[in-house]
Amino acid sequence: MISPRRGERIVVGVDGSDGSQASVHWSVTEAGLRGVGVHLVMAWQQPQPYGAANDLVLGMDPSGDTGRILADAAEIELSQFGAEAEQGQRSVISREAVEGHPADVLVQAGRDAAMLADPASVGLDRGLRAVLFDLDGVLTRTARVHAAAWKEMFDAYLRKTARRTGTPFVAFDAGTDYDRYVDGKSRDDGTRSFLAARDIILPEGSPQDRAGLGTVQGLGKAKNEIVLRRMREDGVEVFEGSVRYVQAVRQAGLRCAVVSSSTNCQAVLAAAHIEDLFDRRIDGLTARDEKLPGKPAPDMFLAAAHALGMTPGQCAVVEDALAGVEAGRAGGFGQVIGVDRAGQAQALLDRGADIVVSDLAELLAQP
Ligand SMILES: O=P(O)(O)OC[C@H]1O[C@@H](O)[C@H](O)[C@@H](O)[C@@H]1O
Repeated sequence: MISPRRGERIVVGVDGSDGSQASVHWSVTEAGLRGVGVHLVMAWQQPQPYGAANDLVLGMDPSGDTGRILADAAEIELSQFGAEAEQGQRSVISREAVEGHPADVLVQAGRDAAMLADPASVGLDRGLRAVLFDLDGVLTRTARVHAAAWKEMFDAYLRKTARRTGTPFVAFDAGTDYDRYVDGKSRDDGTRSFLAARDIILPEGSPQDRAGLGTVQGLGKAKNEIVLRRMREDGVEVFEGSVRYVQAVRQAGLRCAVVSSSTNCQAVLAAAHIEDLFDRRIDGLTARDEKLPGKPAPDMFLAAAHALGMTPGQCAVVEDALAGVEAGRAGGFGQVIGVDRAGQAQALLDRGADIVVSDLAELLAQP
């Protein structure tokens, strides 16, 4: 068998699971389209009971098992590859068993590859094919801009109400009130949810209401003017570890979508220069147009999975908001990753995150 040259191959990690076979299958198809080869890599390690020397381990043959698993993985695909080859595609499958830690082995094998197709190389379960990223607080440092804008708007409203009714003014807390009632939700849901927590019911009003009028729409409009002003004045910053992570996810052969409740999502992506990293965008405007219920309902994430041609089980959800991880759990997604930016790791786990990191780069084999 001819071995594909390093820069002309997709490297895929194999571990004998159904998920890894799905990665192999996808890689063969992708390689056919790109006209490059596929290189299957499986790492093995000598089991090393405490205190035992390598050659004293009995009854196990990790190297031999590895070779067999690799041969099976290649065999399953070779039948399909054979059919494609007949149609004029030039893919070649090679394979290699390497002793060492799986992450190190793959990173090494993936050097100079056209693509490293292995969800495990980016800390994801094998079998996942796409990642759905929240925006504010996950990719960009804009959750705190939203939190400050909500505070400015609600405090102005609450102060005025306190003066008018002769009751004490209790400020909006940009930490707890934001996380609990507003973060991750659509603007209207966030407004209603915080007001309800203070037993305040306001009329809905209409999109034509002036900013600051005592309606859900009027207050939301005032908050949006503040957010836009702050972003204009201060710019939009990314989380560098997140950008690196999205790039690695793409390099690992997974597709990416951004799923944000914000109606300003497109503008924020553009200001941060990260629009091109995503295959699909489902945002506050999509939700409005397609009448999708907002987070914590799973519908926006489900729409993103559908747009990418994936089942929920093939997608990971990455979220910093409590409402967001709840949506990921409710939708039955393959993996829910919480990003803790506000010291609420336990709350993210309680609401449905499978794992919590404080920076997405922690998921990379070499952060
Ligand atoms: O008001 P926008 O830009 O449509 O955003 C709505 C919401 O979008 C979410 O992404 C943020 O977590 C919330 O804080 C924000 O309020």
